[in-house]
Amino acid sequence: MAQRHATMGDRILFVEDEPEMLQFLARYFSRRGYAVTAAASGEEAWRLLSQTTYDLVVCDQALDGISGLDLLRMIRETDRDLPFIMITGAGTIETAVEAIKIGAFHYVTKPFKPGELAILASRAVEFGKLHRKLSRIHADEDEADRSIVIGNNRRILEMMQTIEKISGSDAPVLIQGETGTGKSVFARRIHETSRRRGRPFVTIDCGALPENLIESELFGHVKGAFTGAVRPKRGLLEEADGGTIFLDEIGEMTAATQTKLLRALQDLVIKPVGGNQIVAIDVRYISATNKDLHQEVAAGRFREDLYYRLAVIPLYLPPLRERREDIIPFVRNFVRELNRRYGKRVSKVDPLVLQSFMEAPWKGNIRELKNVLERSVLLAEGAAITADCLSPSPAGRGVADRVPKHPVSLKTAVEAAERQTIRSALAAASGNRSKAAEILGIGRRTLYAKMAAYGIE
Ligand SMILES: Nc1ncnc2c1ncn2[C@@H]1O[C@H](COP(=O)(O)OP(=O)(O)OP(=O)(O)O)[C@@H](O)[C@H]1O
Repeated sequence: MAQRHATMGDRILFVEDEPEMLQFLARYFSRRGYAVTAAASGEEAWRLLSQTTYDLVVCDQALDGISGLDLLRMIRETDRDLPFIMITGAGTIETAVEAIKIGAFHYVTKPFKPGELAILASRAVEFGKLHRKLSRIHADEDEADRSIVIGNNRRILEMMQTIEKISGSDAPVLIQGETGTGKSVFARRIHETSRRRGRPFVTIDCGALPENLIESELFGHVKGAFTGAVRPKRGLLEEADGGTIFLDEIGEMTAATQTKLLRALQDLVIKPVGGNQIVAIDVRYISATNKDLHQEVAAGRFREDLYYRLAVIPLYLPPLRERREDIIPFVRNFVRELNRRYGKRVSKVDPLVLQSFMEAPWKGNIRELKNVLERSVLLAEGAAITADCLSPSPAGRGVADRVPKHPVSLKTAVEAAERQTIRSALAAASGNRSKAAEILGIGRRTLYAKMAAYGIE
């Protein structure tokens, strides 16, 4: 079998208490392009492991003090992916089996040929890299899953049900909603819950590019298609082949590009700018806009046929001021995320600040709330976000101005928040009190009692 060469500089940590053996291994593997570090004991190896990242550990089992098996166990407590090869003495097969059980990549038994260890080492390094990559992908997915807030708003919950229902289909989705309401977040969620998950998710911001560029970005171009097209370029629709294209700000697309896009949707092929050849594409379309696209159609600014093609599943993300019951879940989630990011320990929000959050208009929606919180968490001196943390931010100033100047009691603040939440729930349930009670997670009678107490009709 041909021996694969190490990528220059892959790092191996050798742990061996026989100096001659250690020297020999270090020289042999250095010559093969590895960056080698030698440790004469388990203790030294453990110290080195806390300082540097390695691609492989090759360790003798029979060490005084921390043994090879001990070291492997210690590594596995924090790192599941670092490949580990155990060197065992003759007649110690139980140790080798134990090492594999704990998570060693492989073992070699003394005396061994260095070439044999080199092949194993090369495979172990490749294996470790692949594992690290997979762990990173899973970590990213977990992170993405954790950070999306669904909340209690009826319209959002219904939307989640729709997303679930269409997870097996390729139906085009149009997401409408004001800026900052989470259209991109939900576009990705739709892709991640679809059968195209794991395939490309490609975004194009149709509002950010001039007309001549957007066509070549979307459909690609051939060499010489226009001045400056010195090389052929694959379009984003082709990049998204097998996956999803997310057409953000679709309402900004010009008439000429709309026509081309309609053809791509109908015929499932595209023609790069300046070319004659057509290219078949298999793409799922998700579009988003903060305009009322139906109105754009009525005004003659958006093609009706394209609108119907794109809006097979229309979704609407309500503005934050119409889903105030979700403000607290958002605050909780963002503060947790920001604590992690900035190493802070914010655990409370002053009731007055929370009250102002519950009443603010949030024109920039969730993005604005997130920005206000980012500054507040950064400026918070203790464990609480207070009005002082809001003032320096332009976005926060609007909110800060709403914080009552005179301290009010906790009871007053809680009541104000409760009143506002009940109002929002009733609005979300179109006045239906049973539904509103359900959204709020309280009984109908409790809702009636609270409405009477707060003078809500
Ligand atoms: N449900 C949610 N859970 C967690 N974070 C969210 C949620 N919705 C939106 N956000 C956050 O709010 C910010 C704005 O969201 P996003 O970019 O998806 O909005 P948008 O509607 O696409 O805005 P625009 O129209 O300006 O492009 C982002 O930082 C996003 O992470």
